[in-house]
Amino acid sequence: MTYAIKARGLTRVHGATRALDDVTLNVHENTITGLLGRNGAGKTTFMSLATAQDRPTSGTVSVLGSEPFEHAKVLEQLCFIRDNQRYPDDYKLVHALRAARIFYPNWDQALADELVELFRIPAKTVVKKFSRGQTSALGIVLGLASRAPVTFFDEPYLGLDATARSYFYDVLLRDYQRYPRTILLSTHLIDEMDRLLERVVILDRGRVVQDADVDELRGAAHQAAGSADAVAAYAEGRTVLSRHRLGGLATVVIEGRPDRAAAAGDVELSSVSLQELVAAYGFDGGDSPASEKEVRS
Ligand SMILES: Nc1ncnc2c1ncn2[C@@H]1O[C@H](COP(=O)(O)OP(=O)(O)OP(=O)(O)O)[C@@H](O)[C@H]1O
Repeated sequence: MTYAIKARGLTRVHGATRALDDVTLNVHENTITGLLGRNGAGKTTFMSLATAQDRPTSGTVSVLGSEPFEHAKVLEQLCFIRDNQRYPDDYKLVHALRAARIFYPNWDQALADELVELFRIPAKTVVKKFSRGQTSALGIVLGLASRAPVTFFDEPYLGLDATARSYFYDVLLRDYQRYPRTILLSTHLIDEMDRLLERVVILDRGRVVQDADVDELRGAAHQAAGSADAVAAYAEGRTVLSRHRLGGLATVVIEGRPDRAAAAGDVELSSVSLQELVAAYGFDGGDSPASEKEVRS
């Protein structure tokens, strides 16, 4: 397996916050990888460091075999679509497309034209005045038509309606199948996007807590639900990722495969979705109006 991105001990500190904390990670080449985790987990920070838009406090990151900082040959192979992308004040659609065509060696104008039509992106309005969804749609056009060998999408769907999001997923898959490349994508819409993902990296508080094939990950944890005492007995000695209690009933997400022989009483074991798994890894207790939660053990 070759890796498009290699991070070694990658750390970024802002004052008292360790945005990224000693991350060692390989992102597989020609694979769609989901970079998942709660708000503030470090996803944007990782992408910013890998695209040389930020510098690490310590550690290294190499992309396509070289450190990207001030390395033009590597930088032109990268496309980073982030949610707060700024454009010059007078830029209209045509200017954004022209700049992208000049910058990206693999730019596909026919794909860009198709997507502009599909997303109904206005030609006469300055980009600054675009709606949230139109700005996201423009980012998606640039990200896909760039055909950059390593493409980063940081929550690219903000403000997009359901139809446009589904167009995005379909075109991404279609174009990726024709032109395989490395795509690293951060999202909170995990249930909606999990069919796109081949690998998943889960960050929590700046650290990698999971890095696996999606299929492998689906079996990485399971849920046990039932009366609190019976669930507690089943959970005893196992690694509990999250725990929710409502009156006499409890639900826990437990690492590993279900152990049906050990599930006594009314304990029901079931699989967890990728979204539930990511939520469980980000679980840190506290009270919610609907349930009593206990601290991760
Ligand atoms: N320039 C900065 N100055 C101070 N703190 C920062 C800075 N950039 C990021 N952080 C902090 O670093 C942490 C990681 O932020 P980051 O944007 O990488 O998270 P994220 O996983 O992308 O979150 P989200 O899902 O909300 O977009 C957060 O606690 C954030 O507040």
